[in-house]
Amino acid sequence: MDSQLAPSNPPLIDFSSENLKPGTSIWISTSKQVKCALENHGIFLVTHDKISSEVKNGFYQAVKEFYGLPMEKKCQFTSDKPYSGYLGKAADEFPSFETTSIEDPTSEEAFDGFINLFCSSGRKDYVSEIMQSYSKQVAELHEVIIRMVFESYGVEKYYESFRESIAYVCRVNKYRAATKFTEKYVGLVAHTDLSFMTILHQNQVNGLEVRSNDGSWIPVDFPPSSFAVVAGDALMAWSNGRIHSILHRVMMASEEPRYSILLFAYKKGMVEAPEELVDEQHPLLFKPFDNLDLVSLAYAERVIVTEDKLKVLLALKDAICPS
Ligand SMILES: O=C(O)CCC(=O)C(=O)O
Ligand SMILES: [Fe+2]
Repeated sequence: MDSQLAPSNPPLIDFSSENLKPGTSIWISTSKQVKCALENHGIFLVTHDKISSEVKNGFYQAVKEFYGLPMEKKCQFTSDKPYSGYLGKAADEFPSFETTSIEDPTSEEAFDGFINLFCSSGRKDYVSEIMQSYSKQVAELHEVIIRMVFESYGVEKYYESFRESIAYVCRVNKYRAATKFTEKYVGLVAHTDLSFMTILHQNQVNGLEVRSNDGSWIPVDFPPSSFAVVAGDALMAWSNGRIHSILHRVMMASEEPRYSILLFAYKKGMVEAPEELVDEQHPLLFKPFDNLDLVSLAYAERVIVTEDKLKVLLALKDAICPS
């Protein structure tokens, strides 16, 4: 049974048991909850207390220090990928929303360029270890959940090669505090993620909202030590529409700034539904596409669409480079 926080809050699934190992009864029952939550809600919350407070707090401390830098310094954190580096609004000295993406965050030197901008040399190794450790542990959580999804659809034989082709991207977001003048403002406009799956953690400040099937917006209430697992467009395509990517946005009402840390799992190369998930009742919904190419296209073309982003992008891709 899913344990619910409030009638409309996303289901909360417990991942903290030491006995959660493939093949055990707890693994099988948790997998059922995962599949059910993804198919019915496109999002669920996870209690997962294995990542220490030192690691989580250390990560947030680093993010706060980075965002406290002057704009011209933050803008020095760049990448050759359009979706990576500091993506704050350079034109605006005090943007409401700032975001920074770091590629391949589980690798040794992933955070060096980010950390070098604000950290004294004596602390660098420690901060780098904290950020990498967080990313590795959340990547492991991704892999457990993705394995459960593959097993639940009876296509576990494809899991290992899929796992090897995951590209992780870490994103850290800052939302300026609401003031008594702005009260509640849109921190991040409604969108779906192009990832296969996204795992999100926030500081204690709420703000994430998801759109329910009846069109209303539901604020997500995060219990302490919880993460949100969000179904992305690539999972929608892979599952041949059995799972829908969830529309979400951030509304800021807090007088404290909000920080969030996200780990996006993309698929390197082509995303396509396994043949086992395509039949007469379930005709193929999406042509195979390159997940990261589509992310680049979305940024390069500044595609800001709310509904059916995946379809819009695939149509745009066909229009730009007919195959
Ligand atoms: O900060 C959040 O809670 C959500 C951020 C988000 O949806 C995104 O960066 O794609
Ligand atoms: Fe998102």
